[in-house]
Amino acid sequence: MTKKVLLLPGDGIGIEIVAEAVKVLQALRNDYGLAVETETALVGGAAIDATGGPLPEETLQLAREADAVLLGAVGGPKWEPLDISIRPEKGLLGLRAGLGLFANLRPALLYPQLASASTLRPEVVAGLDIMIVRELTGGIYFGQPRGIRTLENGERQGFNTLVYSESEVERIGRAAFDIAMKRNKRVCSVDKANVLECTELWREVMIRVAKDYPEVELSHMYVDNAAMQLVRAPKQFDVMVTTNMFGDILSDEASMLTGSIGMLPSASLDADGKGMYEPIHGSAPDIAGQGVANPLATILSVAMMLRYSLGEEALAARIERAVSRVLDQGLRTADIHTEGTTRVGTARMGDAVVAALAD
Ligand SMILES: NC(=O)c1ccc[n+]([C@@H]2O[C@H](COP(=O)([O-])OP(=O)(O)OC[C@H]3O[C@@H](n4cnc5c(N)ncnc54)[C@H](O)[C@@H]3O)[C@@H](O)[C@H]2O)c1
Ligand SMILES: CC(C)[C@H](C(=O)O)[C@@H](O)C(=O)O
Ligand SMILES: [Mg+2]
Repeated sequence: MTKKVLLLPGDGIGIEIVAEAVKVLQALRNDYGLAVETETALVGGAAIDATGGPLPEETLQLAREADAVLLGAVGGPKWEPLDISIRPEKGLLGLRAGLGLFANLRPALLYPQLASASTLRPEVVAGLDIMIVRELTGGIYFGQPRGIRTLENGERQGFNTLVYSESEVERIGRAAFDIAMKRNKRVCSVDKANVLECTELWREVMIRVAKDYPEVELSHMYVDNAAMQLVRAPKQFDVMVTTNMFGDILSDEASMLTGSIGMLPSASLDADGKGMYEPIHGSAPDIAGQGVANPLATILSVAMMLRYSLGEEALAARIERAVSRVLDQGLRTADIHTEGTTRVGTARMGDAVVAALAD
């Protein structure tokens, strides 16, 4: 049966990189028998400009009906003056919450060809393969109360609430342990249990969940140490599971171990494996419109979509092989360019991946 994929290019480089991912999807449809049809809708700043809000009801409805969603990125300076409650980023958060996408998988995998593109020494990152499992629909991103209030003395005070219920921790814990069972059977839960009660409970629940996975080794690390260890000796990690905000920060950090934030894809999944797929980076206003953005994180997100939501493991692997192949050919966008390699723009990189699908 033909599967439906909703495309949400969004803003800035989102438009340029999704265009390259679509080329790959089309090639898989035309030449490799992928039964898929796509539809495009508005989210983020593009939706604000067209409809007045970052997540039109129609977009959410189309996302619910689709088998999978591919998102580019949202946001940009144009919409920063708006109230935070109606900014482009709210569209993305609304999709995650509205679709129940609580498990965000962010694989930090180093393609060996890029060992010298990382800012860390090649021997520190060679062979790196970490899966960051980020809780995505709870924590301080969604906790109530939140806002900016005026105190009696006239001073304004900003406040947000970090909150996790046991069931929220348990389900992301299970997601992480299930993934670890298919990998090297090690889970490191990252928290701040020495200071925050909320993550003291997080740790307690992780220990409880671990009892159902006797083969998996659970360790705990405070987030400040984890940030340091990721740079000191990143290969010590297999699966890292953490809160919404810590996962946001640590995944951007981990992306640089792989050469560039332009290399890191993600899958955001609900309880049934339905998902939204997106690069972890943003709309990159500093390079938007120049045709220089790296489309590989988005193309690799398509691979994750084929694997996790469309049941097409062989085609997912075909995309990943094609990415490796173009790196073998020495093609590099500016963010991963090093001496002796060929610098190419967004479209040429996308075309090269399409051509390499045949290999
Ligand atoms: N998922 C999302 O939609 C998402 C994620 C992060 C940030 N944002 C939004 O994006 C806007 C810009 O945020 P930011 O600048 O903090 O983060 P960013 O990820 O957009 O950019 C950070 C830096 O990385 C570079 N970069 C990012 N993606 C790249 C790519 N594919 N190829 C080459 N270089 C790349 C950018 O040029 C920039 O120098 C903000 O509005 C923010 O809220 C959206
Ligand atoms: C744009 C923003 C809401 C988003 C987040 O913080 O989750 C982004 O940084 C990400 O990593 O997907
Ligand atoms: Mg982020």
